[in-house]
Amino acid sequence: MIVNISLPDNTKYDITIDTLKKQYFDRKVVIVTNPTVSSLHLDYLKEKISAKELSVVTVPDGEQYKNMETIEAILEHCFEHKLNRNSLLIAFGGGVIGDMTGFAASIYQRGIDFIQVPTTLLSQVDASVGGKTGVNNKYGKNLIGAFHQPIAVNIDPHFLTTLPKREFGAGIAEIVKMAVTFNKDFFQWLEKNNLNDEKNIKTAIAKSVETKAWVVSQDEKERGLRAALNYGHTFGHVIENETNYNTYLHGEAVGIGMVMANELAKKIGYMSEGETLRVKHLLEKYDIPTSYKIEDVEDFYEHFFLDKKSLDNRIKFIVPKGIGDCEITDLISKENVIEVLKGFSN
Ligand SMILES: NC(=O)c1ccc[n+]([C@@H]2O[C@H](COP(=O)([O-])OP(=O)(O)OC[C@H]3O[C@@H](n4cnc5c(N)ncnc54)[C@H](O)[C@@H]3O)[C@@H](O)[C@H]2O)c1
Ligand SMILES: O=C(O)C(=O)C[C@@H](O)[C@H](O)[C@H](O)COP(=O)(O)O
Ligand SMILES: [Zn+2]
Repeated sequence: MIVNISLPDNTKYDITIDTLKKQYFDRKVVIVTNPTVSSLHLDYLKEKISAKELSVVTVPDGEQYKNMETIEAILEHCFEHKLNRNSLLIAFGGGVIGDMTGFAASIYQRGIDFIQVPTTLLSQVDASVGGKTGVNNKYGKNLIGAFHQPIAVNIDPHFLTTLPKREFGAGIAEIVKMAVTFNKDFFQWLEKNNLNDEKNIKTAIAKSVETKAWVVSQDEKERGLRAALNYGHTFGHVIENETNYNTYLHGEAVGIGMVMANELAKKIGYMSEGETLRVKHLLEKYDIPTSYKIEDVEDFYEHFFLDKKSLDNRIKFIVPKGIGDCEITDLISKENVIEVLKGFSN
């Protein structure tokens, strides 16, 4: 299956969901990966790729290494191998590798091409599509980065056979995000079908990618609609940052964040108790955490001001309107938000 992204500036690329095909590149290619993915799947990828010159840079595995130091290491490899403006990077791994490879590609000699070959469920359904690239710093999540679109995304579900169950759950959280914000029928389908089934997970990948491609095609730079893809993230990013990126997987923090956003939606009359419970139950079906103890409510609230959606000290929240629709709003009072946060502090 092929999903197409087409942006107003005429940038176009295909997202292919299929077994990887052999490809020849008449240019220098660098595969960016980590030791986990490399030991499991690099031989498979190398069999499919031939290039004028092929090299591999392996960076440490983990969200805590999604930083400028690792970007320097990737760039160093590119300089050592004398990459030029016609060269190509291939992101081979999960969202961490994808975000960093894309960012390195965006700044190397002011920008070179890159391809996404995502190997986690989360990166196949979300991170590999749409061109948000970047790294974290001590102030927060993805605060340094660029919009830089890949020239292709190759999603091979074969990689999921080695994915740990917890990582699988983290990916499902982002799938649930797409359904709650944009597609009631998809949500109902998710309630009825088991994503551990091979056929069902392929359907869910395709549905999520279609949704994300549709959103990004309309609003690449997150001026409006795209912010909906941040549902659960306003809270989730604070949780990731507070816990030093070593307690919750990104998707898990987003899962908790969606439960928090739903409580906010309930408070302002956008969601019923029953609807919030349906989302919670769907997350729990895949053992995605749905609770978190906030130690300091005011401190948690202050973190929101570094969120990239916040402008001029107004915090933007994505609140579902029932299931399958949502609103992006900066009009929710501090009192309402604090009350919701207090509900998570006992
Ligand atoms: N750019 C975007 O639009 C976007 C969207 C969502 C998330 N993200 C980012 O993506 C990151 C999360 O991505 P993630 O959940 O893929 O985490 P990840 O990249 O850390 O990968 C999770 C773990 O799975 C391992 N792994 C990867 N593929 C594997 C496989 N096939 N088999 C076994 N193990 C495998 C990795 O080595 C890692 O240990 C976060 O940094 C998040 O901010 C970006
Ligand atoms: O593509 C988007 O837009 C998203 O918001 C997807 C999110 O799942 C992803 O985690 C993204 O990196 C968060 O956006 P950010 O701008 O807050 O970093
Ligand atoms: Zn995310």
